[in-house]
Amino acid sequence: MRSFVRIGSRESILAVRQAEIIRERILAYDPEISVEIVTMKTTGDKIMDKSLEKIGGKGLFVKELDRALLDGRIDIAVHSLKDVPMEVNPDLPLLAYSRREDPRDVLILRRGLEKLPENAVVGTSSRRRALQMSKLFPGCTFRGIRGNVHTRMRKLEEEGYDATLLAAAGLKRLGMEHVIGRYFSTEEMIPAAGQGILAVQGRRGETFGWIPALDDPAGRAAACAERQFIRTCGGGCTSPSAAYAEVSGGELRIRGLYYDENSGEYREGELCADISRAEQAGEELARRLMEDQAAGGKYDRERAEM
Ligand SMILES: NCc1[nH]cc(CCC(=O)O)c1CC(=O)O
Repeated sequence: MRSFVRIGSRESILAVRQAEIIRERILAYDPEISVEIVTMKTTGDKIMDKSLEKIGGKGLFVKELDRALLDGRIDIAVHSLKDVPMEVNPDLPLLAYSRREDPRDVLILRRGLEKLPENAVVGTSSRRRALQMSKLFPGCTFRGIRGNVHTRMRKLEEEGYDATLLAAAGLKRLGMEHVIGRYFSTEEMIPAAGQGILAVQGRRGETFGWIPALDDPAGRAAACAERQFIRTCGGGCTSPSAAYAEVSGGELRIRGLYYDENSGEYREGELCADISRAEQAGEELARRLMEDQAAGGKYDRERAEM
């Protein structure tokens, strides 16, 4: 019997491209499988004039897809892992984690600029990016910006920003590397947990023959470590806390940034562990940073936050 898979995706160009990447991998495993992509508008895509923080956080991008999975309208959902809330509904587990695309954040300059001016106005709604950017370029100010990659590129030209920050992964998937003005190393700017990894979500108790072929052990270990770091830090999906794990051979090195909402202090550190202990490594690093009052710096919230 010919098998049939319906992939649910948000309808943004990047989301559809990501669903196509997963479709290509399923077809590489078995070209006989029939794969359909079903797109839907999520609450996060519909409400564009408010900050995500005000309307309920990043989870808004996945809720409609959760419902479609539960109703049986789709068989799997494909997400950017960094948009998936840290607590996942146990009825809708993450079945596979992709190999990681470039995890770095990048700077995109307004047309005509060769480098970031002194006192630049930077468009970002991410407190993680604003905090780390203001360490590198102390003169910057930040203004919220929302919308998909193309909308942001337009707003950058029309709405008085000098630059914006995006994930290299999304731009590369869209073939838009040419807009990148500067890459931040993962040391300079710790990426969001899961940045660059695609997650395949399914229904509990159901799996597919091709799932193991899509699941990347290094991507999975990094995802587990980074997400456990963030869970342990607390602070929710708008917290600047960040973690990035690199896997080589059987070893994992996780680097994290912990931000203390009460004091406005941040602390960075790293540790190494065997990949079989990925989750413990994330948790251990978070606990150390939360306890180690000495290791940090202070973030000037008044000036640097939107
Ligand atoms: N929050 C939107 C979002 N979710 C995932 C990506 C990039 C792709 C990825 O991380 O895999 C982006 C855009 C961006 O931050 O530039």
